Order: sequence, then structure tokens, then C-alpha cells
Amino acid sequence: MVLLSKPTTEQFTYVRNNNMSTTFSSSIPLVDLSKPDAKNLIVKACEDFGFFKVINHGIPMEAISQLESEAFKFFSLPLTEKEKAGPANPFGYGNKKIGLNGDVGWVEYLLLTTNEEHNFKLYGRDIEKFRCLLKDYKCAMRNMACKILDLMAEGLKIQPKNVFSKLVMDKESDSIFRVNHYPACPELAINGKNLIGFGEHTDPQIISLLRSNNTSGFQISLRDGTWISVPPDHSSFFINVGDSLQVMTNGRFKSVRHRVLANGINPRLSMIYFGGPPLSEKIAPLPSLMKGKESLYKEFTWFEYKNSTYGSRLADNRLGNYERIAAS
Ligand SMILES: C=C1C[C@]23C[C@H]1CC[C@H]2[C@@]12CCC[C@@](C)(C(=O)O1)[C@H]2[C@@H]3C(=O)O
Ligand SMILES: O=C(O)CCC(=O)C(=O)O
Ligand SMILES: [Fe+2]
Repeated sequence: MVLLSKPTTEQFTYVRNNNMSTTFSSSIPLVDLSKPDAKNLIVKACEDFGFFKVINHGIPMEAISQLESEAFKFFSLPLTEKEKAGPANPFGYGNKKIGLNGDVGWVEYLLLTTNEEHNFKLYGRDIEKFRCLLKDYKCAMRNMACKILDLMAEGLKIQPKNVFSKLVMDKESDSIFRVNHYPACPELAINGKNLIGFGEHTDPQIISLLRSNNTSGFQISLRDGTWISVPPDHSSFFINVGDSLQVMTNGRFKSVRHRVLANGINPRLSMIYFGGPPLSEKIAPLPSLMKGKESLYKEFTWFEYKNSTYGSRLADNRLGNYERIAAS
């Protein structure tokens, strides 16, 4: 006899369904990349939130939709097929487990490098189209990250303009691409609970460019600890400041704490480009931003920081180990 195990959500983390966690914010900073004041709005948003929404980004909707549809096709394959592209250690297909230290979420994903084309395998399946769309999309994301990072430098009035962008444009750049699929969880629609899709964390790299379908679930944490739901918008990009950029600006820009809650009715599909520096790059405040002030951080390389994140839980304050406590 075959015993079919009943799908269970018991091992997952729920968060309280209070009013705060379901507040939809209309105050998310909005940046129109085609306007001349974009650079100043970006700087303000990075200081206040470490997060903003971008419109007029120049990425054709067609390219986004085609990739999204290939991704949905992939996630609709039988689990045994998808697992041929796994496990995600770190690259490949992953399911429910995030990282190596016990974080779980109502999510499945593909984690891919950006410098290789053939980095996931699905024997016997025609994924040429997926591969091809991914290649072009990753290239478009790198260019958009470059443009936004240049605007940050301009807005901060620091030279050269490419101080940040040169790191993601470097051929050794350690950037990654992630496609997350959060299946609808009908149990939630019934009991009104909030189930964690992707636990709270800050992104460790320099900058993250996120695009999702129109399903809600993404939340950012404000400085006072309240969670704000970000209204989804499939035609825009959402930008996260990463820990490395926080350090390079000596804490002037803040990396944003964020999480994803699962949805009871609709599946969510998000595609995120994480722009990272070369492994050997020293991550330290830029002298032009110090103005006689001391560095708030101990010096480290991206290699060291990335390795330390592997030993941590998602919610840990990973930069904490690198903060310099002023001697009293
Ligand atoms: C090669 C990777 C994989 C990363 C990003 C980058 C460096 C560190 C990894 C982790 C480790 C901790 C969880 C995670 C979610 C995180 O934030 O940093 C992981 C992330 C990912 O699995 O996407
Ligand atoms: O899937 C999302 O919308 C965000 C996930 C996320 O924060 C991440 O992959 O780092
Ligand atoms: Fe993230």
C-alpha cells in the first residue's frame, strides 16, 4: 500500500496576522529613471529606507513576461524533474530549505550564477528557450544595476562616477540570479494565518533588483520594526540596498530588512538579480564619504563576508560581527 503523506505546513513559521503586518504602504519611494531628479530621490530613499521602486527602467515587458512564463513552466514540472536541477549547493533548484542553517519557507527556487550560461541541468528537457531568455535578462539586469549605481554616486557627489558600478561590471563580479516561486497555499485563505515564504533578512551583496508578478507578499521593515506590505507591481522594479553598499557608504545608506509572506490565493513568482563585487574585493567605506569620520566597520573582503553568511541564519544581523565598537 502506498501511503501518501498529507501536505502539512506545520513545520513552517507563522507570523501574527496583526494590522501592522497587513498595512499596504503608499509611501514607498518612487523613482522615475527618465527624470533628471532621479539621482537625488535615489540617495534620499537609500538613506531613509534602503529601498525604492523604479519606473521607466527601459526593460521591455515582453522580455520579462517571456522569462516569467518559462519560469512558471519549469516550476510546474513534477518534483522529480525539478530535483534533477538540484540541490542548490549553492546553485541549482532548491525547495523549502534556504541556506544551510535550518531556515525554511513556503518557497521553491532556482539559484544561478550570472557568469556561466550552462549552470543548471535538466536532462532530456528542452530548456534552450529558458536558458536563452535568462542570458539576455541577466545582461539587462547588470546594465540596469550599473545605471542605478552610477546615479547613486552622482547623487552622493563622489568621483569617479563608476565607484560602485565598476564592481558589478567587473568580469570577476560575484553576482547571482534567483527565481523564487511561492505556490498559493489554500490553507491560509481559510484560516487567515500568515505563513513565511522567505524569512526576514538583508541581502548581503551591493544591490538587488527585484521584479515579481502581481501577487502581494513582499514586506519591508521600517527602522521602528513595523512591517510594511509593498503593493506588487509587475511592470516596475524594486531595489534593495545590500549590506556591502551600507558598508561602502559607512552606514549612510541602509540595507533593508525584508521578507515574503505566502499568499492564500495566488502563486508569487519573483526574479532577483543580486549585484555583488569580485570575491577578492575589500569592502570598506569610500574615503570620499568619510570626511574625517572613522569607519564604522572592520575591513573585510566579499569572500570573507559571503562565507560568514553561510554560517548564519537568515534573520541574523550578519554585519554585526564586522561593526567597529568605538573604544570608550
Ligand atoms: C551564493 C550566494 C547564496 C546566498 C547569496 C550568496 C552569498 C550568501 C548566500 C546566502 C546565505 C544565507 C541565505 C541566503 C538567502 C543569503 O542571503 O545569503 C543565501 C543566498 C541565497 O541562497 O540566495
Ligand atoms: O522573492 C522575493 O520576492 C524576495 C526574496 C528575497 O528577498 C531574496 O531572495 O533575497
Ligand atoms: Fe532578499
